[in-house]
Amino acid sequence: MHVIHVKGLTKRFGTLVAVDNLTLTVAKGESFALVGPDGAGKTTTIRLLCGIMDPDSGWGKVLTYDTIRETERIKDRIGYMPQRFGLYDDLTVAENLAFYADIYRVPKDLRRGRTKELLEFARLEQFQSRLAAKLSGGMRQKLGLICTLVHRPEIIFLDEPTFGVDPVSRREFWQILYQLQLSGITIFLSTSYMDEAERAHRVGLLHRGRLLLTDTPRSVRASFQGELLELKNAELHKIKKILDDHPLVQQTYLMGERLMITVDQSTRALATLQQYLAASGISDVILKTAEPGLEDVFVQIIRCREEETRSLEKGNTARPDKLADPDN
Ligand SMILES: Nc1ncnc2c1ncn2[C@@H]1O[C@H](COP(=O)(O)OP(=O)(O)OP(=O)(O)O)[C@@H](O)[C@H]1O
Repeated sequence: MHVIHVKGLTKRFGTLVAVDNLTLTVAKGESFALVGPDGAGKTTTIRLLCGIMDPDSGWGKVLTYDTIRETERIKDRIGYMPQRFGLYDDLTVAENLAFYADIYRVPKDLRRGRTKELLEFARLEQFQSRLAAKLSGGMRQKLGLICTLVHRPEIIFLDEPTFGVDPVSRREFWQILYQLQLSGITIFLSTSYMDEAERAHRVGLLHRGRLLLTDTPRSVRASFQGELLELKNAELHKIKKILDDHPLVQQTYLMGERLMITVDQSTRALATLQQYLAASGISDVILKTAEPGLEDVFVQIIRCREEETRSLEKGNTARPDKLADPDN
């Protein structure tokens, strides 16, 4: 059963197409991670799905309700945690939770029990009297999450929920999300962390408003074209330039402290490239094969898409030039 179903959803801001013809379904109980570079359209997509913003074209249904005409019904049954969740710094943890229970009209007789349960669930019970202003980043996110859960939503939309949070707190946040999943809640989140995307049932890659692929993390990783090498050395930029010209190298890109190199066949390339670099005066490299992760596939897909766009644009500009040329 699909609890999110959108077709051809498009949102423009002036001439910018923030979400471009988005078609997607998400099943009940699924966790779906939307990833993409800054400005790809993740926040806008979530806002469209929550019915906070209307699309220019296309349609969407969330829990069978129309995202344009039935937004009130949707809002009662979903939870939305925006990037900057509205916590009140001068209220305590428990008061923030009570405030959201009010907003969501949680029946008074249920509030006590639910507050206790949620505070326990997020392991925040011993901090319930602490002002929100005094919470760590990870605790703030957990409080934001339980405020989002106070009316027992069936789907939660989380916009970069662990952005800027330390890795340990991120892991703890995910333990909570796993428990929510077990209870049957559908989770739709945006993230720029690949380890987070790996934890979702399915991921979607958004680039310039377009959803370029959706699949399970495992299938995405398996779709990598070619084989991957990683290289470590202090002069990665210099080496990148040298390797970019080598016929065995399809693509190179920097990832943190490593240079990633896509080749057809890693065993052959390993020896050849090492020799090639040595002949160029670079010998102290650590070069080895690597398993492609989600980010490697996304880089490959986005590069490929950008090359297609560039060649299309070149094709388009070539025509007027030709027409303008009197010799042609
Ligand atoms: N209200 C708005 N008015 C004009 N442009 C907007 C508006 N909201 C978003 N945009 C633009 O739409 C594009 C998509 O923005 P969006 O915030 O959805 O991307 P994102 O993937 O969530 O990125 P980030 O993680 O950086 O927020 C961006 O180019 C952004 O500048």
